[in-house]
Amino acid sequence: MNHHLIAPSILSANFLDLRKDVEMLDNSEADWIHLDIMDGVFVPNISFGFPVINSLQYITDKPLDVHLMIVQPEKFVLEVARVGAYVMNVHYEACVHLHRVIEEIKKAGMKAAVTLNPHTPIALLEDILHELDMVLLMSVNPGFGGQHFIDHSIKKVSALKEMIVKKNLSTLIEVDGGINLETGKRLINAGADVLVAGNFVFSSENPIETIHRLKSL
Ligand SMILES: O=C(CO)[C@@H](O)[C@H](O)COP(=O)(O)O
Repeated sequence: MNHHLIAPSILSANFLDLRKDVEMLDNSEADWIHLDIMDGVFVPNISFGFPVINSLQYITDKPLDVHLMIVQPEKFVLEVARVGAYVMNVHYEACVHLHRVIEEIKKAGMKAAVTLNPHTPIALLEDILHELDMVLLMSVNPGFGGQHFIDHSIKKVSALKEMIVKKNLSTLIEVDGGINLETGKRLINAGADVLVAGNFVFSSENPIETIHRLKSL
């Protein structure tokens, strides 16, 4: 029985025909839609912003998993809630007052998730983990789709899973970057609960089948 969730990232979708790709996701076994907001400061790229997500919330029934790759994400908590996010992911590296941001995300009615860059140790979550609905481990350096999976991420997932079990928590582990059938399987075996996949889904000939295969791992 597979319990893991699949969250395709629309960073690799066809922006000229986004409605079609979102409708495809709606007809697939995708559990969430992953949305990457980039500011050109926290990461060396700019993607899309709130007006795009706001439009999408009306054409999909899938929960929106919003990943803010921006500095000062605390400025946008209410805006992220307004555009219909189910989960709001903020980077550990971008938050000076992380505990306060998490409280505000929950107060705004969203699930709260903290994202770690590949170089950021999970030990830094020791005193905040019990407040989190999810931890998003980046398995590439954030900013671009289609990058190579960083293998050390598998060890990070196992160690984080151990930390969660030891503390008797139900925090989910999401992983993002370079995920395909091979890396996805290894991540699930290591304890990942949610797999984000962009390039692997959208560059495949049959994205619905690809999502089904990821879901069946
Ligand atoms: O956050 C990011 C990139 O910063 C990701 O969500 C990518 O959009 C998905 O990665 P690939 O599956 O294409 O490697």
